[in-house]
Amino acid sequence: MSDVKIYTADQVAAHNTKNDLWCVVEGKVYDVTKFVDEHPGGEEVLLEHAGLDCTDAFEDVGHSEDARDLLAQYYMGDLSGATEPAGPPKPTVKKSEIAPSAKSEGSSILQIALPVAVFVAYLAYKLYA
Ligand code: HEM
Repeated sequence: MSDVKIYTADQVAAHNTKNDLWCVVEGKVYDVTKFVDEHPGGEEVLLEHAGLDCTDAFEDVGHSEDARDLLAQYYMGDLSGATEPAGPPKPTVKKSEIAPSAKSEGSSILQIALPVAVFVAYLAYKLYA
C-alpha cells in the first residue's frame, strides 16, 4: 500500500521562508524548518534553496551518511513527476542528426568509392604488371 503524499513543485515553492522551509532532494520533499538553525552549513544556504530542489547543492557539498539519515526525519512525501519524466518530452532527434546530413552523405560515398578505387587499382596492377 502506498500512502506517500505527492507534492507539486508549486506546492513546495510556497514553503520558502525561514519559518516554513521545504526543499527537495532527489525527488523527495523535506520540511527542514526545524533544522534551519541547526544546519552545520548555516541557515543561509538552506534559505537560498527554500522551496526549491537542492539536490545538486546537497550532493556538491558531499554530505555525510549522517546528513542523509537526518533527512529521513524531515521527509514529507515525493515530488510529483519525480518517478516519471517531467516536463516536455525530449526530442529524440539530436543536433548531430540534423546539421551534417549533407556532409555525412558525401563522406559515405567517399567511404565506399575510395576502397573500391584502391581495389580496382590493385587488380589492374596485378593484371598488367
Ligand atoms: C536540505 C537538507 C540538508 C541537511 C539535512 C543538511 C545536513 C548537514 C549536516 C548534518 C552537515 C554536517 C556535515 C555532514 O554531516 O555532512 C552539513 C554540512 C554542510 N551543509 Fe548541509 N544539509 C542540508 C542541505 C544543505 C544545502 C542545500 C546546502 C547548500 C550548499 C548545504 C551546505 C552545507 C555545507 C557547506 C556544509 C559544511 C559545513 C562545514 O563543514 O562547515 N547543506 N549539512
